[in-house]
Amino acid sequence: MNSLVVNDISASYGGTRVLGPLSLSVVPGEKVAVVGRSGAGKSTLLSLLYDEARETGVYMPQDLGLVETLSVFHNVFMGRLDQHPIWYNLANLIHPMKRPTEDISAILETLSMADKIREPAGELSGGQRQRTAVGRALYQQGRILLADEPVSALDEPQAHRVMQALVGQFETAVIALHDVDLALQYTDRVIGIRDGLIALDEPSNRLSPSDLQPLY
Ligand SMILES: Nc1ncnc2c1ncn2[C@@H]1O[C@H](COP(=O)(O)OP(=O)(O)OP(=O)(O)O)[C@@H](O)[C@H]1O
Repeated sequence: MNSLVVNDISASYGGTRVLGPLSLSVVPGEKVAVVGRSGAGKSTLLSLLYDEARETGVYMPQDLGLVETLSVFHNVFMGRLDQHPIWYNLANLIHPMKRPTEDISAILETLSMADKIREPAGELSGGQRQRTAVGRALYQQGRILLADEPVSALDEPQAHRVMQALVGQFETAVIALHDVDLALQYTDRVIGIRDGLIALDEPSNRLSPSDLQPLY
């Protein structure tokens, strides 16, 4: 896999620049945390990185993108829609087959969500919804994960389990996190965003939580 590289990217809304210009390179195998205060530009950066990595990337947006009326099974199954023929997807929509049911059940088991497999996404709690979207990302199985606050609605033990699953499965990951302790524990590089620009870019093992405080 090649590095994920963006050069001089920027983003504006209504004529106001909210990100960049900035350049960034993520090499295969790196686990990168993106941190910074609310509104700093983390989500905007992640979506632009995903534009560069669509072929091998798995994107978990902050709004999760679940289909409320469909079950947890179907929402997770959607992670691989483009990997199967239409007839297979339609057949599983009507009656989930053995193989995907087993694969998805195993993923949901690691997320403590196995008992919710038939529940519609619209009837889940915030944390259950977030774990469903994590399940979809894990099922999709790309090379590079771009996840926007994947554990923000989870309690501490669940957040650790999900972070372990994500950094364990994906070769390369860029994850926006508001929890600096999780960022330092599960990634090997921290990028701090302030006012749409990179204000810090350091190996995690050289940082302590207090080094990240000026970003907030
Ligand atoms: N759709 C939009 N229309 C207008 N402005 C937007 C839009 N989306 C984001 N912005 C602005 O862009 C800036 C960066 O937003 P972004 O969502 O990237 O920040 P963030 O660091 O991810 O914040 P948070 O931690 O709250 O998710 C903010 O000032 C925000 O108000």
